[in-house]
Amino acid sequence: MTTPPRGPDGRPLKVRVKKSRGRTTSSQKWLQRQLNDPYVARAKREGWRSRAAFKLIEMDEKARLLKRGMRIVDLGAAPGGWSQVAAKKIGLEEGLGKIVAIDLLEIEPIPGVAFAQMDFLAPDAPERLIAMLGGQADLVMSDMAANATGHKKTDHLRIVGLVELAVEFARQVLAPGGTFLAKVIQGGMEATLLADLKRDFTQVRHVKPAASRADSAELYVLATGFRGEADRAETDDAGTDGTGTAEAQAPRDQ
Ligand SMILES: C[S@@+](CC[C@H](N)C(=O)[O-])C[C@H]1O[C@@H](n2cnc3c(N)ncnc32)[C@H](O)[C@@H]1O
Repeated sequence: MTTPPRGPDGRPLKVRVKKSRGRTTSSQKWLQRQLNDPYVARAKREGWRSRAAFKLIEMDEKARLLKRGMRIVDLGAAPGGWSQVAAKKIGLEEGLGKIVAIDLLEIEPIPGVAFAQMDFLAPDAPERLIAMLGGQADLVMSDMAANATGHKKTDHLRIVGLVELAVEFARQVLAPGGTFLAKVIQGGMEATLLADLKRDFTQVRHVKPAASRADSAELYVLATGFRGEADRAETDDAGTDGTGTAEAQAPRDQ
């Protein structure tokens, strides 16, 4: 990708992409946005594989998600920005922690990250991931997004489906105290799913990092303090109404 030209004051000039034959209006817009996006330029400069890396960096700065020695599952990892960030923070290259990552697409290997190209929707995906992990996880993070069809309702249902499965998987693998982070679409979290998360985790909130484009409906749901299966059973026995604790009602963190 070319570096944007700079004006006399040293600031990058806005790059305009001409319409060319064979380029659709949406790809012209995409290219123009990429060329003018400061996060894209910064990712290239700092060696991150994607601008998405900054979303995790910013959420980590806010919520202190990544700690040395953690065991992490990265769902929808390609091209690998989140895994790169996580690897650095947990000390993977020093032999600390573990990262298991999957995607429909292949990725360039990241030292120490166990990657498998697979569809998370495949019936055997959870089982394969658990085998790769070889134990419990401290963090399950999902940046998975199915390709948008442009049909709002279909896209909404597809992302909700992915998140529901990711939550189900997180329940199986998280250690007590563990964290779940997943991309959702604004207004796209089903009430039942949120209520369920609030029952399973001590705190549930929404986060919109600055690197997430303001005009995009994407948002992240962050659930911390996994209660664990035994604790959950106790909470259920105590007759929780599914709305969670006061702490679980934390306001949206924009
Ligand atoms: C926004 S990208 C992830 C970017 C990544 N977090 C990074 O920092 O580089 C979303 C990814 O989700 C993947 N994905 C979507 N549906 C999936 C599925 N069913 N199973 C596995 N990966 C999936 C896509 O292939 C895509 O690479």
